[in-house]
Amino acid sequence: MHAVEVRDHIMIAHSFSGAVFGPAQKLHGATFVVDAAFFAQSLDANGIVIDIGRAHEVLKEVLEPLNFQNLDELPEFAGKNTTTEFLTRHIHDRLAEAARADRLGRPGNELHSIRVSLHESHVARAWYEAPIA
Ligand SMILES: Nc1nc2c(c(=O)[nH]1)N=C([C@H](O)[C@H](O)COP(=O)(O)OP(=O)(O)OP(=O)(O)O)CN2
Repeated sequence: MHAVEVRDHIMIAHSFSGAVFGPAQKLHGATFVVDAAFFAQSLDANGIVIDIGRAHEVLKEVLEPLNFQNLDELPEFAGKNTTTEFLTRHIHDRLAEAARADRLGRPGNELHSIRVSLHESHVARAWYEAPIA
């Protein structure tokens, strides 16, 4: 399997519901390093998985509505804990939409899957990986 991975980051604030979270039940900030990996079984005629420049652009576009936001205040996340795991799925699904819309320099149906990893600190990360179809 071939893969291309691009990286960006977001700065957000949020709080969590649930005793399991301890101090993180209070409003706190986080800077997430976001890695998006795009997988294909084979390279195209140009010798690429996807175009790296377009992947960077699409990732930035997907992250823009989250960046510098208090996620507690966004209506689409009302009643949700915007955990690292939750955000990986949120970002994945929007990248998959872009892939299906052929926005990555290659038809989406030639791609296999996307993995989104969020590094919430230097000691912890989470990821979500699923087929694009
Ligand atoms: N599975 C997850 N666990 C936690 C997440 C998460 O996104 N997914 N997030 C947090 C906090 O937002 C923060 O990143 C860490 O807070 P902290 O209080 O330091 O949490 P710890 O579990 O490391 O330590 P405690 O013993 O709960 O204080 C927390 N967990």
